[in-house]
Amino acid sequence: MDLKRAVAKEAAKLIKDGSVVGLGSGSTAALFIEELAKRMENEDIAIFGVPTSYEAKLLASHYGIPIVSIEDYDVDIAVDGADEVRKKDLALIKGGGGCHTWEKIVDYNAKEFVVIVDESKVKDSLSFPVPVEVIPHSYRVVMKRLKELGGESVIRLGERKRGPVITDNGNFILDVNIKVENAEELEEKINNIPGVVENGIFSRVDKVLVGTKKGVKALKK
Ligand SMILES: O=C[C@H](O)[C@H](O)[C@H](O)COP(=O)(O)O
Repeated sequence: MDLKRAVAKEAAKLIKDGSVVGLGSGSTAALFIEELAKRMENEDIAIFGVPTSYEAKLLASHYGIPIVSIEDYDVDIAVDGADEVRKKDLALIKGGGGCHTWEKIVDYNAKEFVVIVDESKVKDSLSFPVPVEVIPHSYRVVMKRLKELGGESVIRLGERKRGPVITDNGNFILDVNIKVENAEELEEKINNIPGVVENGIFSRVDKVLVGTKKGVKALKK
């Protein structure tokens, strides 16, 4: 079985009847949403989904998973993908698809936050450019401040949409090449820059499930 599918299926087994589940974004989380929907149908369990993006919301609707809002409900467990995972401390980079702001709101407020990846994403050090969502008007000054922190930024441009990518929240994204050593400290420093909405360093995760050729393995801090 495909490694992403295998890890998504394993994560779907963690979900208990009646839970409020944070539904992650990206291709791996999409498989989790699909596997969860299968369980709901085959085992007749009730699940309420809290999406982390419009992508997740549309998928959940497609599979018939009832959606509730984080404005009204606490999340029992969030399952989400990642672009890179650092082996030694499970620091993550997320936001390759531009969804990290909404993801962090849901994932960090869940009682349990589980990440699902295939083994190609588990690294000794982080090198994926850090996505930083910014208020459009602030991009130039934020880029200057990121440079002071040692980061070189580019504005993320659309593929079919011309000009900057616009997030689900109506903002721009900067992709920042920056050395991540102390993940928690850098996550906080970037978020302290005026104009920054949220960055894609996630220093807090409870468990990472990894799809490997030898089966699904759990990494814990
Ligand atoms: O913004 C996107 C999210 O952070 C995704 O979870 C991340 O990019 C991983 O996506 P994929 O599973 O498609 O590699």
